Amino acid sequence: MSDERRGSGRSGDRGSGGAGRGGAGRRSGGGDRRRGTGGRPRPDRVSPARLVAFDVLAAVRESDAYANLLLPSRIERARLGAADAALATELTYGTLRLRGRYDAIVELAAGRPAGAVDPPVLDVLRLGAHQLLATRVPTHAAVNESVALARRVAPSAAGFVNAVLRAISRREADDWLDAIAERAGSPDEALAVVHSHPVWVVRALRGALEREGRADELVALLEADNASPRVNLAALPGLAPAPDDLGEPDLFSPTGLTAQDPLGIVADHDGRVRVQDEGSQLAALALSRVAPVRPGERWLDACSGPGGKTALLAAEALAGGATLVANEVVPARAELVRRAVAPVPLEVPVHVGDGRELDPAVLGAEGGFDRILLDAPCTGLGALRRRPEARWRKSPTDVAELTELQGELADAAFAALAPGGILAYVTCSPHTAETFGSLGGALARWGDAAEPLDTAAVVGGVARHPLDLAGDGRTVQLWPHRHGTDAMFIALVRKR
Ligand SMILES: C[S@@+](CC[C@H](N)C(=O)[O-])C[C@H]1O[C@@H](n2cnc3c(N)ncnc32)[C@H](O)[C@@H]1O
Repeated sequence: MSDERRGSGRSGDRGSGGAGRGGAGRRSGGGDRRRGTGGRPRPDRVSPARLVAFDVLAAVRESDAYANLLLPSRIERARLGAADAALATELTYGTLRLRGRYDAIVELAAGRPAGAVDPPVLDVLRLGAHQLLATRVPTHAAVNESVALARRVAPSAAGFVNAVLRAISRREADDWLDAIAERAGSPDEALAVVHSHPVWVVRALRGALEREGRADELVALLEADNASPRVNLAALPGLAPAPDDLGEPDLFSPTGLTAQDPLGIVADHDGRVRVQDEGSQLAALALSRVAPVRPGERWLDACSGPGGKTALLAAEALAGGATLVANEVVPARAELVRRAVAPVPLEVPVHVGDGRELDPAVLGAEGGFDRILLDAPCTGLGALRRRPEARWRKSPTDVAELTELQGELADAAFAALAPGGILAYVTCSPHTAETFGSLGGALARWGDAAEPLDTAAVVGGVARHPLDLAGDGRTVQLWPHRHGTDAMFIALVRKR
């Protein structure tokens, strides 16, 4: 079988190694000892980690919950220890990410379309398939616990679950990948089922890579989307210890690092060390470091919630003597921005308003802003590894709606710049409609008033090591598989 498919199997294994290695059997034993059964698993017992995972899958399915927000509270409520929490996380995220692959496998094993299986039963099967094909959970534990789970949530389907999972367990993961690829209607559909992305997303990602002449990186990108991202930190410059003093400095971001106990470090630094993707840091720093800061400069973060980049900009503004205002349309997200900037000893007013109606005078910058960050609302196709269910919730219709909004926000931000001011247009999507499409449309409208800057030179100057970038330098596209960051798109434009 092709390397790409074997590779995808390995990426599942990589993600699951930590959780799976502890062994569900061992964890079950611990649970059984607590229950005084002498370590022998009861046939109807479901481990707390699997119950938590199923619970989150059900909430994602039934009420559009976000797994990354819900899971921590469910883990806490179930009082899971570290090993069980790791297992619950792996089962939840892995199952959500690889849902498309598992549905195709279940269809073959069950001999019926996934859509014809009751949704809770399908979730049990997806969870079971993930344990069988992408973790080190022993086959008997994966099957028995799944059947026990089915008895709880859909008793009449327990026999069906048993039969389907036993069928799945009889073939290796690579054999299943061959089988679902062979059944696909086209090469794109084969990539989509094997790597568990919707077909339209596969095509959009290929389009973005083709623009760079790097279409051959598509499989690496799809695999990177299915791997768990590292927890990356930002140490606010001037307010927190330097990255080298806290852990392993990031390869590119001068404010970024990774560490053995990232959350412990965050807890110890009162909001001055934050969890933040390395690409997001580079996007904020591209604007704050595009030119030396003149004291008194006025900066705006136009779409700021939840405030990750605002906090970094605030630290940079403080160091350079600039002022910073934040804007956000969703009141609850504006509140998150207030919390994000609170540790920075700089007054950052956070306005709740539509970024399409920016009025510099109302925002305290008569005459316009000197620097504006427009981190535009987007499909988020560049952060799929971080938001496991997101790929199944988006559709091409979202792209059309968002590009219209992006164009309007870009026009309003450009109008709010002072002469000579600089706009950073940023998306966490590499979809060419949201990057070159939205930006290109705006540049055409702005005509000679806009001067695209050498963004690659700016980001290259900020980065600690050289970045492998494609294109003419006016824009920067970062990639999970190439840079280890979210797929952030950054373009700097000066108003003449
Ligand atoms: C990509 S996020 C920004 C992320 C942020 N820069 C950070 O690093 O934490 C885009 C934000 O734009 C907000 N938004 C969407 N439509 C908007 C509008 N019309 N005006 C202002 N903000 C908007 C969303 O609520 C969301 O919080």
